[in-house]
Parts: sequence; C-alpha cells; structure tokens
Amino acid sequence: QTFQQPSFKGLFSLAIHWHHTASKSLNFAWQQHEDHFEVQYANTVMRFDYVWLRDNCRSASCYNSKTHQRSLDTASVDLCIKPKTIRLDETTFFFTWPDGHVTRYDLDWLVKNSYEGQKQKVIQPRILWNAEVYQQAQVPSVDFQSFLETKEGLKMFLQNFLLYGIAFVENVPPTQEHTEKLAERISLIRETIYGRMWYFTSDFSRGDTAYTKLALDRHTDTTYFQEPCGYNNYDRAVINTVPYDVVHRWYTAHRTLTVELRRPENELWVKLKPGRVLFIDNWRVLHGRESFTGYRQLCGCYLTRDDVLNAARLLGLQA
Ligand SMILES: C[N+](C)(C)CCCC[C@H](N)C(=O)O
Ligand SMILES: O=C(O)CCC(=O)C(=O)O
Ligand SMILES: [Fe+2]
Repeated sequence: QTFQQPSFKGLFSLAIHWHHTASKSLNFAWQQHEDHFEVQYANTVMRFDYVWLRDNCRSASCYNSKTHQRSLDTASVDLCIKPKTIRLDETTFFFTWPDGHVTRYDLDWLVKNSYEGQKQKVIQPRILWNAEVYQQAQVPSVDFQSFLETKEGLKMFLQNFLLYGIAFVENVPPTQEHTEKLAERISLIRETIYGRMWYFTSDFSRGDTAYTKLALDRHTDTTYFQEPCGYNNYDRAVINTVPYDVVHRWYTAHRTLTVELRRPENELWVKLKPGRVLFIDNWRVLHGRESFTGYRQLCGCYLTRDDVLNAARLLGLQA
C-alpha cells in the first residue's frame, strides 16, 4: 500500500513526491528523480541510473534465464532514457519505458545488486596471519580419504584455504598419481613449461635453482608468465621499464617489502614429508626452503585460480 506525502523542495521545483511504503514488515521509501531512481531502505540510500535499470532488465526479451546472459544490446539503450512511469506493487517495482517495454525489479534484487548493497556485502573473509596466529589457530588438516570422498572434507579444506591461503591434506599415498588425483578433485591442472605434474629433485634437470640443493628465499612462482600464478625476486628480469629517477624509489619499496617478509615472526616453517600435500595460494602466501643435503624429491602442480575459486563457490563458500 502506498500513500503520498507531497513535500516541496524550493519554491520553483516541482513537488517532489516521496513514496513511503510499509507493505508487510518492510519499511522503505522511493523516489523518481529527473535523472535517477532512489530507494531508501534499511538505513541505506540507493541510487539507480535509468540506463542501468534498463540494461539489467530480466524480461524474457532482454535476458536469457537459462544461461544467465543478457540478450539486450546495451548499446541500443538511449543514454538519456527515463521511465514514463514507475509503479510499485507490494515490493516489486515496474518501470514502463517510452517504447512501452516494462522492466520489473523486486526490492531485494535492487538492494542486493546496488552499489551501496554490494559495499556492505561480506567479501570472502581472509585471516591475515603470522606464524604465531596460524599455529594458535590449530587449523585442522584434512585427511586424504575424506578430502577425496566427502563433500564436507573438500569444503572444509577449501574454507581453510580461502581463510589462510594455505591448507594441508594428510595421509596421501606418496605418489605422483595420488597427488594428481588430489589436485583434480579441486580444479584444473595447469600445463606449464615445467609440465602438467612436476616431479623434481636436485638434479638440475631444468635450468632453475629449484632443481638444486640451494636455499630459496621466500618467493612466488611464475612471475614471468603473462598470467602468472603470482610474482618473485629470483626470476625478476632486469628492470628497464622504470625511468632512472624512479629506480631508487622502486628499490626502497622493494626493501621495505623484503624486510617485512623476512621478519622471523612472519615465517611459518613446515616439515614436508611423504604423504603431506600443501596447497598454497600463490597470490597471498610466499614459499621457500632451506638448503639441504641428501636426496629430496617433490611433486606437485599449478592449479588454475578461477577453477579453484569456482570449486569453492559450487560448495556454497564465498570466494
Ligand atoms: C619446480 N617447480 C615447477 C615447482 C617450480 C619451478 C619454478 C621456477 C621459477 N623459479 C619460478 O619460481 O617460477
Ligand atoms: O623445494 C621446495 O620446497 C620449493 C621449491 C620451489 O620453490 C619451487 O620449486 O618453486
Ligand atoms: Fe617456488
């Protein structure tokens, strides 16, 4: 039910009609401005551009509800478009455009998709940690069987991975095949110059210090790819894209970052052992190792980020 309380702003402007609506338990007000539509609800003022309202129409002719794709040609929308009328029925707004096309929006859809609503949306919570915070959190590892065979196991693993940027799976049969199976449970394995599944030891089979016994300071891999798995200092090429008078500032910033990264409290030392698989979010957490003697071999792979996040979303996680 709507009732109108004419309120006048200024002597010469048209009477601005606020529509105050108290349908069911919802209290909200809305107003058709000259150049935008405004809704006040739950202590939030939301403003909607008319082109935006026409462009996001979900009618059968504008939107393919099977594929969730826009059918409307956005470029065909008049940039000066204004609705002829806006009508409210309960909590659904009906916009009638000059060509007679009607677009409907439910209040909750507008709230959810408004800029103001998005700002309040909880983004994927991430826990920033150092060694002490992480150790105190006593984040449970997931067992291989549960990870592979249960949705809960995979979901718990991905939740921890999203929260901390690292997560462990234990009791994995220490073979490349089982490691591959584990990775495929989550996402697509990314083929790179190092192969699909890489299996490496200090045999210098590739021209990279990863294939030696040398210590590797903290870093992320594949910074030199156009679609890197993340950024690191070893592989950084000669900087020649920064003019002379900026170079020193770059090194000063690099030093500030390195000092932070090398604070002992920011180091989490993990003893890898056969059967323990560590997943690292290469955009959040760096990795490295001490130098070593004797025989040591690891296998692993890079996962495509989009598909890891998609796997989490399919399990109802915010990613
Ligand atoms: C052996 N494995 C394929 C895991 C890594 C090779 C990485 C090489 C390069 N230093 C980089 O950081 O991208
Ligand atoms: O040997 C390790 O533990 C890690 C080596 C490494 O950082 C890499 O291969 O990118
Ligand atoms: Fe690395």
